[in-house]
Amino acid sequence: MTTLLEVQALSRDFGGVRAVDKVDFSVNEGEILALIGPNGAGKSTVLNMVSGVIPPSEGEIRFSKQPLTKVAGYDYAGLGITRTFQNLQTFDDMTVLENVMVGMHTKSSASLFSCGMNLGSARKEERLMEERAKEWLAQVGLSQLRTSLAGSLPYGKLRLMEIARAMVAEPRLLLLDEPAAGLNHTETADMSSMFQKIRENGTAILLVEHDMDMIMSIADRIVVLDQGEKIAEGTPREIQENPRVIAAYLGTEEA
Ligand SMILES: Nc1ncnc2c1ncn2[C@@H]1O[C@H](COP(=O)(O)OP(=O)(O)OP(=O)(O)O)[C@@H](O)[C@H]1O
Repeated sequence: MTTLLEVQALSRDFGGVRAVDKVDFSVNEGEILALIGPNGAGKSTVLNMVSGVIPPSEGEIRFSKQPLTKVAGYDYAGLGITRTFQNLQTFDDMTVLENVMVGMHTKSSASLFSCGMNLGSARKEERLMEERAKEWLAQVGLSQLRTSLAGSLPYGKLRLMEIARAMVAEPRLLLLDEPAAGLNHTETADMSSMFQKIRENGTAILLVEHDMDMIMSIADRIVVLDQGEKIAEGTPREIQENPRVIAAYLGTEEA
């Protein structure tokens, strides 16, 4: 099994508050790793550090053995890491297709000059990008809506659009922050099957989610955080039976 992402002694302070405290875990190629824990456990903060949104206070993050923490302004999508956000990040006045194509800008090699002059290479690349975006819209079941304005789409469809946008960059690692939030039971089940397809196609997934049905059905392994610390790691079955995990959840309203 090849390690894709490795996180070591990762910590993050906000003022005097230690939101994440010396957390270690790794994601292997082609696996779905779920990061779970009660509200405020530090899950989003970990995801934000792994995707370069905020720097760690301490610790190491390595992707394909390359340290990420030492490089400022890293091209994460170009490297092979893309993400979705807990709060939707969509462009309401753009079409669904245009929203998805935004995810491909790092894959474009046409120079700014040729894009500006609309020269042949840029046009060809634009066509290829559009084809790939259409393929991903078909994968998530949004082909019919590609010319609609994103602002007119219901919430569940926007969540799918975000996943298509993260996938057109052909990432090796997809980071998902609560993708099932606000979805109904059928939408959540459809999304779970899509994540399994994405994994089968070779993209690993690091998933932060509260929906236990989704986690238990698709995660290969689970890491549990509580108050910034890792309290458990194991298979879905091991985690369900872990007394420390049960106690952490029983202390919250999510139990
Ligand atoms: N930008 C920030 N400034 C100050 N404190 C923050 C900031 N971001 C997060 N925190 C604090 O860090 C801790 C961990 O927050 P985080 O959002 O990572 O938790 P979480 O596990 O993702 O929670 P939830 O499941 O509710 O989304 C919380 O105490 C939170 O208040």
